[in-house]
Amino acid sequence: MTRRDGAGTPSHADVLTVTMNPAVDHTLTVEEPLREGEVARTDDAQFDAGGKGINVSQYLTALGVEAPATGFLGGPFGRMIAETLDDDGVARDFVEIDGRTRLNTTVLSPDGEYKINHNGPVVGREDVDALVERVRDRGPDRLVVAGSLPRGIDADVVDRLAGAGPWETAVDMGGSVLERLSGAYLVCKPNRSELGEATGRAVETVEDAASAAAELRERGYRYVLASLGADGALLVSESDALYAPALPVDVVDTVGAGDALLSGFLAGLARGEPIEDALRTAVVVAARVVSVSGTSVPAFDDVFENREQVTVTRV
Ligand SMILES: Nc1ncnc2c1ncn2[C@@H]1O[C@H](COP(=O)(O)OP(=O)(O)O)[C@@H](O)[C@H]1O
Ligand SMILES: O=P(O)(O)OC[C@H]1O[C@](O)(COP(=O)(O)O)[C@@H](O)[C@@H]1O
Repeated sequence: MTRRDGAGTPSHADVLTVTMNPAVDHTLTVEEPLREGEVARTDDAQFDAGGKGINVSQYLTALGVEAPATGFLGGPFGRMIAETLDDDGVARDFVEIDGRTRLNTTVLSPDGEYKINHNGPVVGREDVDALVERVRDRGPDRLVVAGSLPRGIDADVVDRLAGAGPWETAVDMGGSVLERLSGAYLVCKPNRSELGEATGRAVETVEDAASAAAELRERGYRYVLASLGADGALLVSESDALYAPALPVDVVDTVGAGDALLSGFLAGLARGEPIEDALRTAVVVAARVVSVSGTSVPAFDDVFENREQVTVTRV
C-alpha cells in the first residue's frame, strides 16, 4: 500500500505541481577551477529543495499563487524536501516511495557551472496509481508536470496525469519525453537543447527557435514557451511568435532559471494578464532567480510592476 506523505486534508488547488523525480540541490562554490587528482575544498555549500515542479510551487507561492506540490518522495533527502516545503509554507501531498529521493550537485567554479543530476530512484506502477489519485483529490485548475521521469516510469504517465481530469496541463520535460507525449497541453517549456531534441532541428538563432517551437506547438500545445538562456525567451501561439530578450543582470547561477520562467508565465496567466505581459512577467521572474544562488527564492515584491522593463517583439 502506498503511504501519504503530506500535510493537511486535500483541498482544491489553483495550480498543482507534479515532480516525479524531486532532488535536493547541492550547490558548491569553489574559488579555483577543479583539477584532476586534487581535493577542492570550500566553505560555501548550499542545500535547496529542488526538482522542477517543486521549484515552480515555491516560486508561485512566493508570487502569491497557491500552488501545492505532489509527486514521489522517499528516504532522507525526501524528508529534507518535505521539511523545507513546510518551512516555506508550500502545501505538499506526496506519495511516499520505498526508494530514495536523489541529490543533484552543481559546482560553481571560476571556469564555469558544472551540473551532475542523478537519475533518481525506481518508482512502481502502484505509486503512479496513487499519484493519479492525489491529483484527482486536489482537482486543480492547472496542473504542472515537470522534471525528469524516475526510473520505471514512461512518458505515457504524463499523458495519463494530464487526461485524468478537466485541468489544463503545463509540461516542462526533456525533449525526448515531449516527443513521446500525445495529449493536449496548455504549454510546454523547452530550453534550446530540448527544443532541438524534440524537433530534430538545429536551434541556433531566435528564428530557428521560432520555427522549431511552431512545429512543436502543432503536436498538441496551446503555447510553446521556449527558453533561450542568456538570449531570453520566445512564446509561440497559434497566431503569434513573441520574443523577449533576457534582462541584463549579474548572474550567480542558472539553476532554477527555466522553472522561474514557467512560474512567472503561469503567475501572469493566473492574474489574467494578456499573453504578452505574462511573457514579460516570466522574464522578470527568471532574471530574479538567476541573480541568487541555487533554487533559493529571491524577493519577488515588485515583479509585476517591473515587467515593463522587458521589451517584446514579434518574430
Ligand atoms: N545569463 C542569463 N542572463 C539573464 N537571464 C538569463 C540568463 N540565463 C537564463 N536567463 C533567464 O532564464 C530563463 C531560462 O533559462 P534557460 O537556461 O533557458 O532555462 P533552463 O534552466 O530550463 O535550461 C531564460 O529565458 C532567461 O530569461
Ligand atoms: O529532473 P531533472 O531534469 O534531472 O532536473 C532536476 C533539476 O532541475 C532543477 O529543477 C532546476 O531546473 P532548471 O535549472 O531547468 O530550472 C533542479 O532543482 C533539479 O536539481
